[in-house]
Parts: sequence; structure tokens; C-alpha cells
Amino acid sequence: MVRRDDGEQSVSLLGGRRSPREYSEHQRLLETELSRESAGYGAVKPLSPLPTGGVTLTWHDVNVYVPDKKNSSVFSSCQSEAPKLKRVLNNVYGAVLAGNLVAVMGSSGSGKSTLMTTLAQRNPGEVMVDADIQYNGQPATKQMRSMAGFVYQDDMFVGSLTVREHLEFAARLKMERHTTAAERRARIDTIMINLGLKKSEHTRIGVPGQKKSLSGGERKRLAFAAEILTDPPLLFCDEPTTGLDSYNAERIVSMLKEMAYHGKTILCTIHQPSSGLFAMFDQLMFLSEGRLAYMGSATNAAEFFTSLNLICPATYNAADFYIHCLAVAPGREAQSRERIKAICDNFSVSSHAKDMAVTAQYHEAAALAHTQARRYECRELTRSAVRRASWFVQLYWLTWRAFIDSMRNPAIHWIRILQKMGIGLMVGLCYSNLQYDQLGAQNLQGLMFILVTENTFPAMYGVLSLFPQELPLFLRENKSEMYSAPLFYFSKVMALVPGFILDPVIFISMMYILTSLRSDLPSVLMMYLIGVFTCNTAAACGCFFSAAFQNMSQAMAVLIPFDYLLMITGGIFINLSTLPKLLTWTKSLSWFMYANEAFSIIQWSGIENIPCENLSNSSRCLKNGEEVLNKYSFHSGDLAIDFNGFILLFTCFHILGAVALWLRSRRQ
Ligand SMILES: Nc1ncnc2c1ncn2[C@@H]1O[C@H](COP(=O)(O)OP(=O)(O)OP(=O)(O)O)[C@@H](O)[C@H]1O
Repeated sequence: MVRRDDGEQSVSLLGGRRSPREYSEHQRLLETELSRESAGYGAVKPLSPLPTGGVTLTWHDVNVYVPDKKNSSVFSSCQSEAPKLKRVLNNVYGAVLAGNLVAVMGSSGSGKSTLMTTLAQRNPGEVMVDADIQYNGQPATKQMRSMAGFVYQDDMFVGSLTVREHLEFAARLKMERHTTAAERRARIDTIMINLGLKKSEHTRIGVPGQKKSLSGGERKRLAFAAEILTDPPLLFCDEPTTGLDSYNAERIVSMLKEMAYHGKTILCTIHQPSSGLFAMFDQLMFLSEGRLAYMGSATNAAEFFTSLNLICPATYNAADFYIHCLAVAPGREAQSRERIKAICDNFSVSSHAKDMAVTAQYHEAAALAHTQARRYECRELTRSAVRRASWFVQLYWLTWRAFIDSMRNPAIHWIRILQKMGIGLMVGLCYSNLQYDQLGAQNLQGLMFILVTENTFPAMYGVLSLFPQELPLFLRENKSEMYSAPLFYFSKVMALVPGFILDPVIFISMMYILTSLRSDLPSVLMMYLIGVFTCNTAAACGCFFSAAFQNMSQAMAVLIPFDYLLMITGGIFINLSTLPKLLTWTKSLSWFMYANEAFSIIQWSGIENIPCENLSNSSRCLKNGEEVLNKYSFHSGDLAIDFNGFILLFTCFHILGAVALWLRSRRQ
């Protein structure tokens, strides 16, 4: 039975969950319906031929709740009281058969997008769903999600890619793994030609409001193109024609129509379609105030609304008229809501609703009936969608995209290089009188600490915006099953590595040019190596914080106190041997300590006979490099421990970062 929001019970429309049945079930359904007809439920329309493929999508009792931010107190999350919820879909039901193109319509806020994301199982984590959704009579599973394409209302791209590159990336990650390069190219070319994108294939997508390249309409068509690359059996399009001129809108709907003709199941939200566009849809679905107001053919819509005394004037666009009937008019809210309730209630008990239910059951039963063949087909459908590129190919293409994006923003790199050189010049000039003597010991340790901080802070804070900035695109692509969270994480990390090799090399080279650091080849190489390890460990820490926190300010709030711990245990502000016993473990977390010790070992080990002149008190004289190291509680034999410390911290931060991103993708 289907519940109505007023608590009444209306006739059963789509039934409850069903288990696989034999082919005879289909016969039984027909007989049941004939007996229902003779019992006065209404005429059963002739049924279409048995479906031979594609997806029949049915849904009933779809209830969706979202957090009601307006009526929730700001303290509710701190208190034990549950956050208030708002119901945005109310017992919605419906069915779409394979080979049908359905227009989902209704006034703004009626729940169209929410229904689409619910049916495609792509709701954000904060949305609560209670629904029975079935693909070919089987409860929809997460695995089946990859069978569906979804064109979102708002498009998201990596703006530095060209149209062709974007489609190549999408094709490589979405299409079946054994598709050849020639097949992929052919498919991309065909789609670009059909959607009028061929002339802009080498144009960069751009970022609206910053670097504009493609027009709004071209972006819409590109988003659509990327979704139909795989020719999915089920396609959801959220306003694919909004912002397009009538010619391009018609072109898109014609393509959808052709796809439906070849057996695809397509749902498409649409605002104010022209009469021509409206006539291209096989079925219409109207939502109002989160309830189903009508679903069926355009002819039946006219019949249904007329039966309620809502007659579309001859000169009026029918779609506009129906939406007008289902909208809440400002100033006349109560009457509007009464009218909407009457329409929804009447539809739920109408013969149109029953027809829809019976036809859907018939198709579902038929789908389940061909047990062997069907099971194989369903398995094949799911498998073909899931057997996309291997993880190695995914990582390769994600890294390729991250590199392209980085290379096409050269200004950022030049600024970074110039900044490094500027700071290097300033620091180098200050330490240009560096000597390996009593005063030089203090100076050199100061310089070592600057080397540590200069290789730490820009790297650590520079990556903090990395994941919050890219999260929306990542979540969308991740929900489309294009790649997993850890692969995305590691691709971003790999694209950062060259920069974090170049930075320390520039800075340390400046120090070698301007100061008199030990310049034998092994020492020079080791200094570069320690700089690179320091920089990459710091970046790993920043990446972890970036992946674990919602935004930069939250990440900074935790990272700044952590910084203090690192600095204090770095070996310059406190002699490490005097750390309270309870806190000695903290220095193992400090790559400041590992870096400072390693740099100091390279500079001081093997230095003998430091002159004691210039000292008033000869008892404070440091006679050799070993004594300098001992003064700071460093040990010349600990170089291997320092490198192991770097490697351990680098690995742990990145593993934790990948896990944090994975957890966020699951939550959101
Ligand atoms: N995640 C969410 N959090 C809070 N409210 C939400 C969320 N998702 C949807 N809603 C609310 O649910 C209602 C339906 O939204 P939905 O986007 O489905 O409407 P729509 O019919 O697609 O509107 P439009 O045509 O303007 O895109 C709106 O009132 C919207 O504010």
C-alpha cells in the first residue's frame, strides 16, 4: 500500500520489494490485472512487447529528508537534541521503462534534482533517504550506480584542460578497460561532432569568473558529452538544456531521444520547454511540493488535468500551464497548497497511476523471468560498468591531469622560484661571513635552523588548500566510480613532488653561492638530499591536514599548535637532553629535529681543531665538530636514524591523508 502524507491509505501502486520469480509470474500479473479490471479498478491499457534489454527503473515510497538549518538551533550539534529535518520528497513513486525519455518538471524547489540524485544514489551524506528503488526488479545497489550516467545542473571541470583532453580523460577512466585507443577516439569525435564541440576541441575549458574560455552553453554540452561517452543504459540529466539556445537545446534532446530509441532509460529535468521540445518526450513527470502530481504521456496529462477542471487554453504552452497549476502562488499559499494536494491525491488513485504501476510490474516480471539470460545480462551490465580502467591506469591519468593543471599555471611556479631566490639572497648575505670557529658554531646552527624552517613552512602551509579546493570535483567523480579516493590523493601528491625537489635545491644552492658551507661533493649532495627529504615530509604533513579538515581555517587551527611542538623539539630552542621524560617521545615526531641533526652532522662531523681564540672563557671552547654536535645533543652516528625518521613520517602522513580523504568521500 502507498501511504499518503495525510495518513490515508490509497490503492497499491507498485507493491513492495519482490524477489526473483519465474516467467509465469508475468502471466499471473496479467490475470490479476484483468480481475482488478472486472472489479472496477479501471481499464488496463494494452501492454507493450516484452522488453529485451535495458533498464526498467521503478521507485516507490521515496522519502527524502534534509537538515532543516532554518529551524535548527546553532547549539543543536553541541547538545544531545537531534537536528531538525525537513522532508523534501514525500512518498514519491513512479516507473520508467527502457527506451523511454522522461521529462521531470515542476516549479523551482519542487524536488526534481533531489529525486534524480536519489534514484541515481548520489545524494550528499547529510541527506537521509528512505526509498525502495529497483533496477529491473532488483533492489538498487551501490554497484549498480556505475550503470548510470548523471549530468549535473552545475558543471565542474579542471579549467586548464582542453575539451578533447577532458573527454580523453573521462573516456579512459569511464569506458570499458578493453576499449582500444582507436575506438575511444572515434567515440569522442562522434560525440564532439554531434554536440557541436569539434571546433573548440583544442580550447581550454577555463574557469568562469577567472579565465573564461568556453561559453556557458559549450560547458553544458561538454558535461553532457562526458556522461554519454560510455553509452550508459540509464541516464539522468539535471537541466541539460538550461542556458542553451533553442537550436542547441533541441540538438541535445534529439540525442537523448535517439539514445532512448536504442533502449536507454532517460530522466531529464527541464524548465520551460518550448512546445517543440515538450513534444519530444515520451513521458512527463510533474512534481510539486515534494509529491508526485502526474506521470504519464502528454495526451493523458491533458485528459487528467481536464478531469480536474484544469483546462489548458489553446494558446498556452501546455508545460507552462501544468507547472503554473502546480506552483505555490505568493499571497495565495493556502489555496495553492489545497489545489496541489487535490491534484496529487487524485493522481495517486487515477487509472493513469495504475497503468504506470502495472506496466512497470509487467516489465519487471519479464526482466526477472528470463532468469538465466537476465541474470547474466544484469551481471554483464554491472560488470561492464565496474570493469573500468585498472588502478594503475587510473593513477596514471589522474597524475597526468594533475601535472597538466600544474604546468599550465606557470605564473605560480615563477613566483615561487623568485620568492625562494629572494629569501635565499637575504639569508645568504647575512651569513656571508660564516666561519668554522667558536662564533661560527652559533651562526652555523642558526643557518641550519633557517634551512629547516625554509624547507618546512612554505611546503606545509602551501598545500593546505589542495584538497578543500578540489573536493567538490573529487566527490563528484568519485561518486561516478571513476576512481578511488587514495588514487586521487596519491596523484595530487605525485604532481607536487617535482616542485618540492626544486624548492630546496634552489635555496640550498643560494646558500652555497653566498656562504662558505662545507663544499666537498659528498657534503653538498647530502645537504640537497636532506633538504628534499625535509620539504617532502613537511608537505606530507600539510597534505594530511588538508585531506582531514573541511577547510583551511580548521586545518590551521590545529596545525599551528602542532608547529610549536615541532619547533620546540627541533633542537635549537631547547637542549633535547633536558626535555621532561614524559615528553621525550615528541622529538620522534619532529622532522625539525631529524633535519636539524642531519644538517648539523654533515657540517660538523670530521671537523677537528676549532681554534679557541676570540673566547674570554676557554672552558666554553668547543674544540671540534663532535663537541659542537654534543652541545646540541646531536650524535654523528644518528644520520641513518634521521633518514629513517623522515621516511617513516612521510609514509605515515600520506597513508593517514589517503585514509582521511577516503573517509570524507564515504561521509559526503
Ligand atoms: N542538501 C540539502 N540541504 C538542504 N536543503 C536541501 C538539500 N537538497 C535539497 N534541499 C531542499 O529541497 C528542496 C528541493 O530541492 P531541489 O534542488 O530538489 O529542487 P528542484 O525542483 O530541483 O529546484 P530547481 O528547479 O530550482 O533546481 C529545496 O527546498 C531545497 O532547498
